[in-house]
Amino acid sequence: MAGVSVTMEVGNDAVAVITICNPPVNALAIPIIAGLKEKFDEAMRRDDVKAIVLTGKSGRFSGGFDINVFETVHKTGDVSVVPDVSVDLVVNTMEDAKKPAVAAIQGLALGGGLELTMGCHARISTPKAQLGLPELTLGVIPGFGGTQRLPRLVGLSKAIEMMLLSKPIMSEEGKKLGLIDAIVSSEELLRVSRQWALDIAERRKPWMRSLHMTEKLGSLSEAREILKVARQQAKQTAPNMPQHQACLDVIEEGVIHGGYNGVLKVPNVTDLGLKPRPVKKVAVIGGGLMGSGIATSLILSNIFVLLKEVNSEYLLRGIKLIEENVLGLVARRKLAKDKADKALSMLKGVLDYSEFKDVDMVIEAVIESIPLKQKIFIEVEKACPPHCILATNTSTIDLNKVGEKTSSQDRIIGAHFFSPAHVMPLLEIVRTEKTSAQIILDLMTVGKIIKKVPVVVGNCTGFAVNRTFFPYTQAAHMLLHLGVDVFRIDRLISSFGLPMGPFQLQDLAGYGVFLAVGKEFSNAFPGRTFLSPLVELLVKSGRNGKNNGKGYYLYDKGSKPKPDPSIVPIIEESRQIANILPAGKPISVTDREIVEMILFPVVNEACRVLEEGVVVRASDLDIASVLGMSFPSYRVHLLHHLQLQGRGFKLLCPAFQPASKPTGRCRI
Ligand SMILES: C[C@H](O)CC(=O)SCCNC(=O)CCNC(=O)[C@H](O)C(C)(C)COP(=O)(O)OP(=O)(O)OC[C@H]1O[C@@H](n2cnc3c(N)ncnc32)[C@H](O)[C@@H]1OP(=O)(O)O
Repeated sequence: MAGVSVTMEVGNDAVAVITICNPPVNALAIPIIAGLKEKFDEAMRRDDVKAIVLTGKSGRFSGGFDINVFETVHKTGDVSVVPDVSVDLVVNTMEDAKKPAVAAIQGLALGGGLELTMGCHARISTPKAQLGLPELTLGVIPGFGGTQRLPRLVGLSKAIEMMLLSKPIMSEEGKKLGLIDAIVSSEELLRVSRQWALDIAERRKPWMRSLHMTEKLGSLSEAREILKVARQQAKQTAPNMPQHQACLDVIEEGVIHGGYNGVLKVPNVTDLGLKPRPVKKVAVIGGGLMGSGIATSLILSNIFVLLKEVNSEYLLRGIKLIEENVLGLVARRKLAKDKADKALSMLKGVLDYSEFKDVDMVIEAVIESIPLKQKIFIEVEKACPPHCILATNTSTIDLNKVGEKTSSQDRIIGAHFFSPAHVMPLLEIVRTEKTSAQIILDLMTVGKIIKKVPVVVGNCTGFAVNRTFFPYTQAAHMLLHLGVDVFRIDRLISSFGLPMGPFQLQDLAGYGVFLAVGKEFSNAFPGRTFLSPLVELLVKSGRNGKNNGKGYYLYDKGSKPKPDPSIVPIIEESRQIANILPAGKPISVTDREIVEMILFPVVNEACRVLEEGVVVRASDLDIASVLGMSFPSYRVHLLHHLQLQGRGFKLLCPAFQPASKPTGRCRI
């Protein structure tokens, strides 16, 4: 085809300008797509190229995929002419590349054209350029990743509106929404884009990969609600157009499962061509709060559960908890009665291992005792078939210790649920060096079946989430011992956006957990733990948090927790023991300093978790923090931007580092 080409020019500034040329609208014809791949590959290979600018010839970026190809498909029925390039070109070659690309947009970027720009790391546009995804009017859905990237850049509601109405926006609106990074005149377009690309390459500007962004997606429940409303509207306004519902399904899949999300791509697990094996029957060991929550999640997704306890009293209590969980959903109209009955019919209580011979997975959820867990794993190894996944729900204990006395270490894996396990959406999957890829893949699949977001992490004390957040409690305790009021700290953290402050959270989780977990952390990270005497004093004074109605707060049935003034003398006693008040006087700090002193150490720990490779990528930690700790999603960019700004995760020097002694390790 005459004039159909992709060209590349490399300037003295080491920027390669790749230009799409297919007049009149630079449609993405098949040779153009092949040309893009070829030129991007070349730019990556060449040592004289540091960064890339992608643009379109003759004042238009691109009108999208060549619609004549659709015509050919309709006429011939031959779908093989439609190239399947979206992941290879836009994700692998462009977005995940080692060199940044900036889209220089003029005139219009529609359909696949806009999708290409969203695979770049920034978008610069001239005024009044049209930006849109009009695919639905053509009977197809955006196929180059636009269903996933547009919601991440402009927010879910606006992205759905743009796709369902096939209505373009102007670049000025795009700038306000975050789709466009800067608007400049057409004379300035290439100069600014080149400079921007170099700024990203040299880490002066953020390296944004839109598919990794999560902060504009909101919470899972908000996302589900928006999608529900959109579905109802599409049913009314486009009843005979299945592509509308299909588009919403794909958005939902991305936002809720795949989208929270790069999380589902785990190197050396999901890229090996393995197939997940079916998990139909699971044994849950321990019917306490965690075990019963886990069992509830499983039976609600039609997985048969054997609940094992040590005696019939505990077993009946566990079964009752599960019934309460399920019936609670019916009462809140979240589950139909017949589905609740079906779920409860999938549960069987047992007191021994005789029925374990055909279980596909065991999840141990007993107390945090290493000898007890080791004993259980010796027993289940004998009782279960050789393919069975051997999972533990420990929240801190090293998995190598848990499985030490078995010869099945390749099957040992952490399935760390967050309380309440049938409600919280995160499943932290902990792998050891010995856990097999098949076992990890199987557990990830179970996670998805039971509607959790599985995040695969490495094995260290506290794994990813508790490890990252342990300095949070530590810092709160240290501030309290420096003289700051306990309820002021809680109030400030709630206003920051967490569901409750660190002390109320401690009341809720129970002090036993705090003491057991605190020991693990102080053993693992002795240089940066503050040993607070307070919780032991609270226990001595007969307090056990929400469990017995008395902690930092008083808990009366039916009313909100009330700060308990009688806690003050216990705190005073603890301050005297800790003896860290400077010159014996309380420190004076602003509200902002308090929040920073509690959260900066969390960010620092996140940096360590990333540096040590406990998580595969920074966005996994963002997702895990939002879904496991209810960290406010609109604040998550704190971690996200650290990575994107490319400062090696060393941006924050804490004004404060919770440590028994100052460590002098300031991470800048
Ligand atoms: C993988 C992806 O997700 C899938 C996709 O990208 S699907 C494609 C999505 N893109 C679109 O739907 C855009 C369709 N095109 C348009 O809306 C308009 O043509 C436009 C806004 C781009 C330009 O409008 P305007 O300036 O008025 O020029 P217009 O006369 O319509 O088009 C000029 C020529 O370009 C052609 N053209 C426009 N868009 C094209 C496209 N995507 N593919 C092939 N040819 C295209 C037109 O057929 C016309 O050809 P002609 O001169 O031989 O008749």
